[in-house]
Order: sequence, then C-alpha cells, then structure tokens
Amino acid sequence: MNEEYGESSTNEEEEEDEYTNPNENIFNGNQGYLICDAAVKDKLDYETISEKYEIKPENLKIIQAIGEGYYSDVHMGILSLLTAKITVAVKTTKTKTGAMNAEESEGIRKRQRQALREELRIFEHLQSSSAGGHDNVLKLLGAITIIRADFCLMTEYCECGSMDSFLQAKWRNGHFVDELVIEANEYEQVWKIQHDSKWREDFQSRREKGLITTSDLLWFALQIARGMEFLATMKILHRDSAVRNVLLKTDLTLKVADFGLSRKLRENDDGYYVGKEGTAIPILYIAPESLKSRRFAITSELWSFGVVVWELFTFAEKKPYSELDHYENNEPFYEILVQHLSSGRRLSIPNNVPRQM
Ligand SMILES: Nc1ncnc2c1ncn2[C@@H]1O[C@H](COP(=O)(O)OP(=O)(O)OP(=O)(O)O)[C@@H](O)[C@H]1O
Repeated sequence: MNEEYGESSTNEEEEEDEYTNPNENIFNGNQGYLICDAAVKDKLDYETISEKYEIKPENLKIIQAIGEGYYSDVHMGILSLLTAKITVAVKTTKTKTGAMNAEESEGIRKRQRQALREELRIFEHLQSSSAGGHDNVLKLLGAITIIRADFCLMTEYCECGSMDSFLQAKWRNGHFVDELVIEANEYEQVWKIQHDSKWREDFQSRREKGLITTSDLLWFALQIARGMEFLATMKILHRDSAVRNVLLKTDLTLKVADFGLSRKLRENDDGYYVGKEGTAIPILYIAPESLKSRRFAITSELWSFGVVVWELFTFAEKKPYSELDHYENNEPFYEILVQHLSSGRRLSIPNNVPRQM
C-alpha cells in the first residue's frame, strides 16, 4: 500500500463501539446541515459486517487524491484482484483533522472510522440483494477494517466525479442545449426534434462536443429515481440526497452515493425512522414533516428526490431556497424555512423544465 497510509504491521482490532451512531454531531457547523431539537428515539437494525469485502493492504495501491468530504479523504487507487486490476475510489479518514493535539486527532479519526463503518454496513445491506446491488447505486468493492492505520472503503470509481460540479461546468461553459421550443402562441411547448428533422442525426456530434440537453437531464433524473427506488425496496432511507452526492461515469451512468447519513428501516418500525437528537441533517433537502418531527420515511425520500430534480434543472448553480438566505430578526434559518414551507410556498419551477414535469 502507498506510503501515505504509513506502514502498519499490527492487526489491531477496532475497539470502537460498532453500534453507536457515528454521524451524530460530526456534521455540526457544516453549512446546510442543521441540528433540530425535537424529542427523538433511535432505531437501528444493521447486519453485522461480513468478511466478504476485507482485502489485504498490499493489494491496494493509492494513486492520487481526488476529493474531500466532511469526514473523509478520497483517493483514486488500483485494487489487485486474483484475475484483474481495477480502478477504485478509496475513502479514508482525513489526513488533516484540524485537532490541537495527537489525542484529539485520534478521537476525531475514531469518529470518522465509525462513520465509514456505518457506511460499510449500508453498502453490505444493499449488496446483499439477489441482484448484488443496482446499476445506479455506488458499489462497494473492498475494505480494510482490521488494520487501523490502513482503514478504508473501496468503491467503484466514477471518472467524472460528483454531479454538482459536472452540471455547474456544463452551464458555465455554455454546454447545455435547451431542447424545448415555445410556439408562437406562447403556451405550447414542443421538442426541437419536432421542428428539426436533423436533430436526432446530430446526437453523436453533440456528444463529441460535450453538450448536454434537456433529454439528458431527464435521463439523469430517471437514473437517480431508479437508484432511489432500489434503496426504497431495500428499506434504506438515504437522508442526504443531493446532486453533490450523485457520482457520474464517463458513459453518463449515474450512481447514488454517500450513505453517511443513511439508515435502514426495521420490520417493526411502522415505516419510519426517528432521527437521533443532535444529528445534523441537510435541512434544504428534508421534507417539512421530517424537519418538524424528525420522522423519516420513504415518502420523505420522495420530497428530497424532488429537490434533486430541481437542482438538476438549475445546474446546481444555487442552493435550494437561496432567496431566503437573508436572515430576518436574527431568526434561525431553520425556522424561516419551516415557516416558508408551512405557508405552502415551494421551490420555483426552473425555466428549462418540460411542462409535463
Ligand atoms: N467513487 C468515487 N469516484 C470518484 N470520485 C469520488 C468517489 N467518491 C467520492 N468522490 C469524490 O470525493 C468527494 C468527497 O466524497 P464524499 O462526498 O463521498 O465524502 P464524504 O466525506 O462522505 O462527504 P460529505 O461531506 O458529503 O459527507 C466527492 O465529492 C467526489 O468528488
């Protein structure tokens, strides 16, 4: 394994409590995640981690850094399997913890490892299905969990990174082609292909120029819907759906990713999970009923999907509800948002959306 990870000859068993909720508090202070104070009860039901994914450190070579999240660093690496070498994304605890001393730093890393362990459990559950996962959900390919210094998760590598930067770049570089045409009567909206017989033929040349169209945005929305539908059938609540947490392959296949806040519904949960007190949640994406009660269900996932579609059609240029950003009377943003939604107001319909949607 790469020197960056340091040499470790000890097979230290993690002493960390596997059943604590690692993400509680770690998102504190992260913009857009907010702690609610409603009374809560916590229900979790995870399978134990199997050894199916454990790999030896010498089979992983780290190549370069590709990203950074709130609780992990992400690198691109090469995983050597019996018959092949594959490119993987490697999620590790953060190199820079911002801690004042070694003891504090180890405390932070311990929480980060716990967060990654939780994510691992979700991956394992999702991949326990007969299909072994879903094409639109990121797959776990390996993990090192028994050697603390090398602790990491390895997932499919998505060459184009996360969807928010991809969309922003397309918009800023003028690489979006609106396929909708407003007719002279100003009411009827038709597709370009209905006016231009060459539109279909030019598909390949648009691809080569790196252009994306309204149909592509719909295709992205459909893929995310399929991924989230799969999560729902596996009784997983993602709870952090946002375009920044969707990853993209070069063939424009999308992968729902980042299960750091995800929870599995138990059989006896009555269809909802009640968030633990102190957990920070991404309020801009959360359904009003979950904001108020901390109850999360498949229906609240559908709300988040709606916000994701809004982000797709606005090219992730702005955060949802950015017009509410100016705080009035020092009221907390959470309160402003709850009032806004309770009064029936919603995100505005973006310009490029087909009317049927
Ligand atoms: N499988 C992957 N393929 C390619 N790039 C990836 C992959 N996983 C993560 N990345 C890159 O690393 C960044 C951080 O990853 P990720 O969001 O999963 O980390 P995190 O610590 O869980 O972040 P968050 O703060 O959103 O919880 C992503 O925005 C993306 O650019």
